[in-house]
Amino acid sequence: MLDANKALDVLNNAELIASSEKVSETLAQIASEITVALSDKHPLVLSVMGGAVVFTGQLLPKLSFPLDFDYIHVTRYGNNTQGGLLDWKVMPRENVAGRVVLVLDDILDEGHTLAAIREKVLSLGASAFYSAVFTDKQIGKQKPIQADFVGMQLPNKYVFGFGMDVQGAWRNLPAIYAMKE
Ligand SMILES: O=P(O)(O)OC[C@H]1O[C@H](OP(=O)(O)OP(=O)(O)O)[C@H](O)[C@@H]1O
Ligand SMILES: Nc1nc2[nH]cnc2c(=O)[nH]1
Repeated sequence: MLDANKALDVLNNAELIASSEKVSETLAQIASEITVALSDKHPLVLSVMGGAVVFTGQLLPKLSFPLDFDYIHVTRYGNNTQGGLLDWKVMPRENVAGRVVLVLDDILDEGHTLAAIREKVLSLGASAFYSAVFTDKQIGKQKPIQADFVGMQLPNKYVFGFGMDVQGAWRNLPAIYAMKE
């Protein structure tokens, strides 16, 4: 955890990657793409805690069609800027069986998290799997999964804000920043 002064230092030294205006435009765009594709599918929307909490909270009111909502919780970064082993805290439940599932996440980085979620959701009998990520990091390497809906591309830097943390801090920012190298 960062104490309050360290958190302010990190933000003061950060580089702005996407302003809150850009974030709002991106939300409207991805909501409209999801609506075109899924408005007649009565999807079960699964939010990946904790990073997707802000994306989810701002996206759901823009989806004006019937859907159900649940969450899962998996993490593999913890306080690090490099990913490790997946730590499942809350697995998908049996309620995915027979459903069109839409998973929401804040960032697709190396793709291991989303690939594992897809495998789990399909193994529990979902009839279709879709994913929407607010950001997709350009890592210059093949990923094990592509998202069906992508808000914006990001440079290959550790980012925070709009749900994403830096050592637990700054998930609450309305814009996206990168740590200065
Ligand atoms: O594509 P990957 O390289 O697998 O990384 C993407 C995952 O990393 C972040 O979660 P994190 O492990 O940081 O947990 P958090 O959501 O609680 O911050 C993010 O929310 C994604 O779920
Ligand atoms: N906060 C944050 N979490 C991540 N998870 C995977 N990549 C990132 C990143 O760049 N920032």
